[in-house]
Amino acid sequence: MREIIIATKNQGKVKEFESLLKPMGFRVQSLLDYPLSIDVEETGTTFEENAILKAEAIAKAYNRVTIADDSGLMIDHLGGKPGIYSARYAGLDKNDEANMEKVLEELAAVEALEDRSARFACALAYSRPGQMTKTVVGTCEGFIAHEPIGENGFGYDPIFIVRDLHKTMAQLSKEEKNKISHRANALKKLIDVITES
Ligand SMILES: O=c1[nH]c(=O)c2ncn([C@@H]3O[C@H](COP(=O)(O)OP(=O)(O)OP(=O)(O)O)[C@@H](O)[C@H]3O)c2[nH]1
Ligand SMILES: [Mg+2]
Repeated sequence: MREIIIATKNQGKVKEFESLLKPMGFRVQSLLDYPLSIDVEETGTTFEENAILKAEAIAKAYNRVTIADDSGLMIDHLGGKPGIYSARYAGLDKNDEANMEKVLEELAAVEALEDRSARFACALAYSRPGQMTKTVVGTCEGFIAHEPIGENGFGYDPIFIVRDLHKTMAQLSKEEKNKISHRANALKKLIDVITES
């Protein structure tokens, strides 16, 4: 069975990667299985740069095939913010509730849904020890809701209305989110890259 480390400490991401990759025959581990693992600083200026930093550091440290995910929410009215700062938007403690509240406050004066357009982006970096790292990006288009709706998912899911479904990400089942999410779209591209190599 092919083993892969997902270079993340984000439980929400881990669950999604497990349900996407296990059916394809991968044995998935994450940094949550390595509690003492190194902390890779996200010093890049793009999702891709940060994904590469995380993937290469972990591939080297564990000498294992590694995928890293750097992702976030880009809101048009805010000039693309929170972007690469999505996890730490309202502070370094990475509080999902506080992050959503900050976004809703910043958009409080913007009534019309079409003026609240946004997209999720996910960059994945695939690193094998001693080989060139490969990257892909997936996106998912939508709008920022006026209040949180739904219980599923993580992060900003309760305030992200998926454009083509007219529901928030948090109203979707795990299976539904995994068909249309930025992460699922990026992973589809990555599987093509992996199977070509
Ligand atoms: O509602 C959401 N649904 C998603 O599907 C999603 N994907 C990403 N995000 C947000 O973007 C940050 C990533 O930042 P990020 O890539 O640095 O990850 P992180 O710091 O949480 O963990 P790590 O992978 O770096 O260990 C996350 O924390 C979330 O706030 C999402 N929000
Ligand atoms: Mg991070």
